[in-house]
Amino acid sequence: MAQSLHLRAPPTPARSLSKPTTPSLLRPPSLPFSLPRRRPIPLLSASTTPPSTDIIFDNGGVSSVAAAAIDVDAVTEAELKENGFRSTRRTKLVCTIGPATCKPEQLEALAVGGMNVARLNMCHGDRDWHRSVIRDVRRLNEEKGFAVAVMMDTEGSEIHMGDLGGAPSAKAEDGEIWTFSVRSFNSPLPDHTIHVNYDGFAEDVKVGDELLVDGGMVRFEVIEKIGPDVKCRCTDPGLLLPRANLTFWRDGSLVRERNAMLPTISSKDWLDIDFGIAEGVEFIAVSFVKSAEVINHLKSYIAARCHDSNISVIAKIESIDSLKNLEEIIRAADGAMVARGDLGAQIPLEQVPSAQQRIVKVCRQLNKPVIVASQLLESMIEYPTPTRAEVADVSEAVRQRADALMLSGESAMGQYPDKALTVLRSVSLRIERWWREEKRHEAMELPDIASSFSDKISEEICNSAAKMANNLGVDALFVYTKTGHMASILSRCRPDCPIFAFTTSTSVRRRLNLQWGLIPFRLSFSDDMESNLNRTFSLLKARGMIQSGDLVIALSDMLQSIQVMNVP
Ligand SMILES: Nc1ncnc2c1ncn2[C@@H]1O[C@H](COP(=O)(O)OP(=O)(O)O)[C@@H](O)[C@H]1O
Ligand SMILES: C=C(OP(=O)(O)O)C(=O)O
Ligand SMILES: [K+]
Ligand SMILES: [Mg+2]
Repeated sequence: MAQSLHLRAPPTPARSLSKPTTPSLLRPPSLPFSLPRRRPIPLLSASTTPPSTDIIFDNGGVSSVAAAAIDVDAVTEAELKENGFRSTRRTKLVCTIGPATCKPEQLEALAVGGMNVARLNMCHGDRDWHRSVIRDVRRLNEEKGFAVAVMMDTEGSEIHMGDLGGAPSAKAEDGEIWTFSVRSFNSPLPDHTIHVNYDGFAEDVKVGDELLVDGGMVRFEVIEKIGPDVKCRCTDPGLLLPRANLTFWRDGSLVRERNAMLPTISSKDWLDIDFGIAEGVEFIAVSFVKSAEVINHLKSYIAARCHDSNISVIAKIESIDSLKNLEEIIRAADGAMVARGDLGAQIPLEQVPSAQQRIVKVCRQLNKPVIVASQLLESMIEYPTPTRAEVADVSEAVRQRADALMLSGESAMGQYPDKALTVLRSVSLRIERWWREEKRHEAMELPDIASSFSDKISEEICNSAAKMANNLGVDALFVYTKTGHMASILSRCRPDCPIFAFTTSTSVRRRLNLQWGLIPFRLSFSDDMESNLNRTFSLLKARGMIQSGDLVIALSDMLQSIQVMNVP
């Protein structure tokens, strides 16, 4: 070791530090403009050894196994050899799995292409389908050494249409009269009839209300109520897709009194959550969160059922209430999603960008991973290249240094899932590099978040380490972390160099895969940092991932230590 500096934090006294601690949004009579959320797309049907127990890594979809018998992950190795540490992608990628990507070979193509998290939207597909996707992802991880995490996204109890009696879509023409009904029908549905999932629908709407499908994709006016049936005239024609979201508006405002009474987690969602717990998913994303209460409830439910409580709860910010209670929701949750699809149906579209910026910032300050979701590359559902505007949108999310970007329809049912993922990957890499080269990072003020003196020490170590890493231009930060906490506070600092996070548990490793800049490895390690480092260096050197002379800062959360050294 050419150089070594070792600071050891003092033993930690049991002392507590106090933690530090918005406005409602109105909307105009009708959206000033509306963009379709959905498009008429026909549904589509993309040499390893078992991982050693020694060290397993993942570099965002580029992963493999390293040990005595090292099986080289060609993609990461090539990336590191070609461009050095700094070329690794920091922004994580989430792909919604659907008919276009559910086969094992298609899942593998996504993992190779950079998918860090596979998302299952419980609005679609049945139990057997979800189970088989989860198991295929697990098998892929085991066989190929990936660390792809699984995120289950609840359906929620917002109002939506039924499934169109099996038809892939239906066209609503200008002036046509359609019946929205809470009655159940046999398929095929009667002509011009839509089933609505919410029993109180006919009671709640009033003649004259405006009914928006998917935030304005198609619009109707309520003209008559007959028992359970609501007759509506189409005022903005368009394509109706199965299970599309419905909102209704009165005198220019979203009618949400009744919605507010529906439980955020429906009885169907609880069954899905039980299923997710049984399958050991890493993340549960909760749709239409209104307050911190539901997040706290779900977290205690999970804690009572999984002993090591390894499921992270992600709050989806997609309603007016979630914006109102943003800080408390994010404090309660383990992460958040800027769910711009529904958010854009609840607030005027031109307010979505500032809401996104605010959510990303609050998450960063509170050290919670944040995903920017929906329509990032919407046109790629149909076309092999994105629009310039979409590339600019992706760039903006990367520039805001969100932890992750998400594909929805692009990967679930689009024609070019792999190409869409490639666009996210290459735009992320380019914008991250631009940001580093230009040093565009405004120094974001990061408030103290530690809840104990021991946490406070870890936080100070991470803040200093990140600063030192930037000032010294080190090649990588190494963090040895059992719970992942120290890796996550290091990620919050968004340092210039990548963070190699070593953890003993497979599930922590997979959860860390959602966080900005972390390259999570599983490694069995001890309290002896000298031997941990020597072992890590020789394993990584054998893989060609690091070289003698590389400058590294190593942190450990057991020892609360920080060391600066050259790889011997
Ligand atoms: N498991 C699935 N089975 C079939 N189609 C799916 C599935 N998941 C997603 N999709 C399709 O991809 C589209 C986009 O996904 P997503 O944005 O998650 O859903 P939604 O549009 O319902 O909010 C869905 O509208 C649906 O057509
Ligand atoms: C991600 C979102 O949620 P879902 O796809 O479940 O509607 C969204 O609304 O943007
Ligand atoms: K959902
Ligand atoms: Mg949504």
